[in-house]
Amino acid sequence: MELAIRKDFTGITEPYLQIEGGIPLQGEVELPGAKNSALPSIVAACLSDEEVVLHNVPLELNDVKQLVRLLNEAGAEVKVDGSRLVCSGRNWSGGTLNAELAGKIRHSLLLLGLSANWRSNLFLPLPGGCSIGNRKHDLHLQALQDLGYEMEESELGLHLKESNPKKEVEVSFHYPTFGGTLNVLFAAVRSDSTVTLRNAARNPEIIDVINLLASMGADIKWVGPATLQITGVGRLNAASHTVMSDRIIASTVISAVGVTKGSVTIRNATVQVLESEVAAWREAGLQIEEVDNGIYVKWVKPLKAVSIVTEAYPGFHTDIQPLHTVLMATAEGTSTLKETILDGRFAYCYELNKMGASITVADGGFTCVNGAEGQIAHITGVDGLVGADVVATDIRGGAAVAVAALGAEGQTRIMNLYQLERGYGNFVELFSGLGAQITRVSP
Ligand SMILES: CC(=O)N[C@H]1[C@@H](OP(=O)(O)OP(=O)(O)OC[C@H]2O[C@@H](n3ccc(=O)[nH]c3=O)[C@H](O)[C@@H]2O)O[C@H](CO)[C@@H](O)[C@@H]1O
Ligand SMILES: C=C(OP(=O)(O)O)C(=O)O
Repeated sequence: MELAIRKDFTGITEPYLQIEGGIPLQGEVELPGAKNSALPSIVAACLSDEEVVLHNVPLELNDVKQLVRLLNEAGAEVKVDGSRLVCSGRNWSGGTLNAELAGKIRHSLLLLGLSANWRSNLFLPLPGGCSIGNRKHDLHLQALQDLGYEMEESELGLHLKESNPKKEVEVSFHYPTFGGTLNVLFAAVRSDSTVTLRNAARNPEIIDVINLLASMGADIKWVGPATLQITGVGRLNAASHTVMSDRIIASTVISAVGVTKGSVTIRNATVQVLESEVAAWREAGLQIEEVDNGIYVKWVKPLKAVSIVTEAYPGFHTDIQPLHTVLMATAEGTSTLKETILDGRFAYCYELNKMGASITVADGGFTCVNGAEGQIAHITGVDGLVGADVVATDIRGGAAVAVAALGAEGQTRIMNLYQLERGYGNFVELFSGLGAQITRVSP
């Protein structure tokens, strides 16, 4: 369930971002915990009937708040305790989930794996998340059925029925789905089964969740480069885990340094989880170095065009492509960006064009992993961007226009902030700490 997107500021009553661009960012920032690790970690923590304590959860994020409400309404006990989140699934009841909450976040899908773990019925109204293409769930369904769970799908949602999983199972994905990998892990870790999962997603956020599950006593092994073996254990114990830091926010800062011609040290960051992306940005001309517990990034010369293709990890991350587009919007030359994962991920390009960018988006003549026609963006670098009134189309599209605004001449106003704030809890604090003139205006 997506919120309707407003198109202009007339009579606006909702908060918006106002940015005066053109200030080179300088200084040091510390990354918060990663949304895309925190959300599955919270669900993973509810696989135990003991208390699992999570540190470094970005508690201020809209998506985290929605997920916590959704879990608590279905019987889990997830409580904020200072900066920690204390979780237990001991009273999980499943049942019919709140459609409004489930429809706002993509990771409500993971409650299928959680409910399978507790052998309870679950009716999951259709999940939401960013509107960036056809976000299918057929692989989740097929995998849970392969594991022995009875599933039904209707126009309204997905129904997991109480059932007994099979003892020895092999699941194979044609594409390493992020959420699908997590659902298999969650359904299998505490069952009586041994599950071999082929073509599992290997994103750093998945590794972080596997580390959490291992600390809870789960038996999960990599038995091939992309093959997981999960041997169910009867019980998962109490544990304490620190969520990894947010590599997409690190990328957002790097992109902002590039467009503002600044220099920033990003603490709690590592290039190891951003190898494809950092390789492209170094090739474009940005100076990016590893320093003690962080990354130092500096604009040293005009950037040149570098074309990229998004791919499953360790390829160039689809969530980071909008931040590359912004860098390319003022680079010398023309670059192409081929988006192979999601078919509708270029809506933000039209917003960047309102700021003077020169981007065309065309059918690419290839099929995305979800079976839809894929698109390619052609980006011709311009001398500079100018402020405009724009919309945050989705989380990363919102980040892209905000980063563009930091480098643009004049004032930009960004509405539909709800989307940006699903993934960035402290956008204003993050960038004003680096010298940006940025305000969240509440009319
Ligand atoms: C909260 C979170 O961490 N979300 C991330 C996760 O989403 P999400 O878990 O939705 O991503 P997936 O890896 O599952 O999906 C990627 C592609 O596979 C397709 N697919 C997926 C499942 C399925 O059953 N059938 C199918 O065809 C999807 O339609 C999409 O085109 O990974 C995406 C791809 O890296 C990121 O953009 C999201 O930020
Ligand atoms: C697409 C994203 O998230 P979600 O899957 O939660 O919509 C994202 O984090 O960029």
